[in-house]
Amino acid sequence: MKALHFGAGNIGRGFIGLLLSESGYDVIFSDVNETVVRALQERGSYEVKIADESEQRIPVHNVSAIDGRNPAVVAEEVASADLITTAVGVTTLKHIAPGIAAGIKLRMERGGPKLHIIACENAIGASTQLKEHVMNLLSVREQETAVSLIAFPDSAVDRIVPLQYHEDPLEVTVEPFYEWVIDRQQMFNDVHEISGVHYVDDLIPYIERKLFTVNTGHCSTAYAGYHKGYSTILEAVKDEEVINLVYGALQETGSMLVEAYGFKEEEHEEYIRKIMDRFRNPYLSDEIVRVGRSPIRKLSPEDRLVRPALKAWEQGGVTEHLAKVMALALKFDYAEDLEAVKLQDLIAEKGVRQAFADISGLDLSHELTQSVMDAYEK
Ligand SMILES: NC(=O)c1ccc[n+]([C@@H]2O[C@H](COP(=O)([O-])OP(=O)(O)OC[C@H]3O[C@@H](n4cnc5c(N)ncnc54)[C@H](O)[C@@H]3O)[C@@H](O)[C@H]2O)c1
Ligand SMILES: O=P(O)(O)OC[C@@H](O)[C@@H](O)[C@H](O)[C@H](O)CO
Repeated sequence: MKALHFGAGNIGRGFIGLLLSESGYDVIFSDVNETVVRALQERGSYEVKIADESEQRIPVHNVSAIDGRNPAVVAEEVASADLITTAVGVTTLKHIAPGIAAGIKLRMERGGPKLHIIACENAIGASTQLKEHVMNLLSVREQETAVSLIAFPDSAVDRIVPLQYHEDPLEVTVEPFYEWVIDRQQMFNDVHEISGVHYVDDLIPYIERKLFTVNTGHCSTAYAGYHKGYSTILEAVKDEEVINLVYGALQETGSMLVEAYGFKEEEHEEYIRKIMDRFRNPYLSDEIVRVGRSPIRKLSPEDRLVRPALKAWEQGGVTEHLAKVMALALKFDYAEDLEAVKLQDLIAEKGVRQAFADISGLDLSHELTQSVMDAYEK
């Protein structure tokens, strides 16, 4: 069995590739990073190191790679894969869609079997987004055949994998915790299950709980920590003011999630505490600028700040801490992050209120916009 995985980066090697390999797949990574592609081709294996007192090293065998910039090679692998996964970043999905569409055409010409394509990105409905990009590249007739042969189940992935600075370009250090949830309703029957994956009938509560707790809490730590001049998440969570803000933001998303999905209050509180403990892992060095990366994406309407804040506001809930975090996100001006630079340019050009309204999709005069502006001024 062959799995084709787009993105041999941190989560690709440290999580998805590992689980696919443990499930019996030969894993072919498609990536645009020449060093990583060559190393995977030459060695055919790599190691995942667990960031805890065990410092366990898990070997991952039967892996290889292709150059993601070569459309013909990508299409050939898509045509013959038994499973396709991605972890390239949600904004990069449109760039891998042409190779996938070309491969699907080949696959259909050859009468290939059914296929699942699962985007493992931090976004609601990432596989569905990829599906739209791919379908737009097929003719109406091809689309009709493709929908019966190719399914794009949405998923939620959770494992903190920081930026890696090892001598070995393939080694990857990961936290011990992981969770991968896939929407079974969007899958064909008789699938080869991936070991360690939790299949559910309704993914929305899972992806929202993950994104609006792990990722809301994480970016709250990053933006508050950045503002205070810290470099790592571990430094930031030792600061009482930062941790109070993070906890406050998670109480706000938590109340919203409990009301929306009926999670038990005590269980959700326990979930929040466990997530915050993961940020305190002393064996993991996670940079604030990684966690805060792409602030425009993080301030977009469906992402970890605006969506839970708007839902909480619609429920009549409190959003004070979330508004502060959004204001801090607007101040994230890290010069090496393209979106942070673009964000600061937008603020300089249009003013902060207009820039925020354009990015978040909220009205200029919305009560939430006003509270973000008040916090920004403070
Ligand atoms: N790192 C984490 O803790 C974590 C956890 C859960 C989910 N995620 C999500 O996983 C995705 C990847 O994150 P990451 O941290 O692994 O990032 P990363 O930058 O380490 O990995 C992305 C990889 O995609 C490759 N890539 C870029 N364009 C490509 C293309 N056109 N074709 C093939 N490969 C291409 C890059 O070269 C890189 O190796 C993101 O959506 C992220 O939100 C990350
Ligand atoms: O990958 P992003 O930029 O969406 O978010 C940064 C981190 O919060 C994220 O990568 C977490 O480490 C991960 O989502 C944990 O499961």
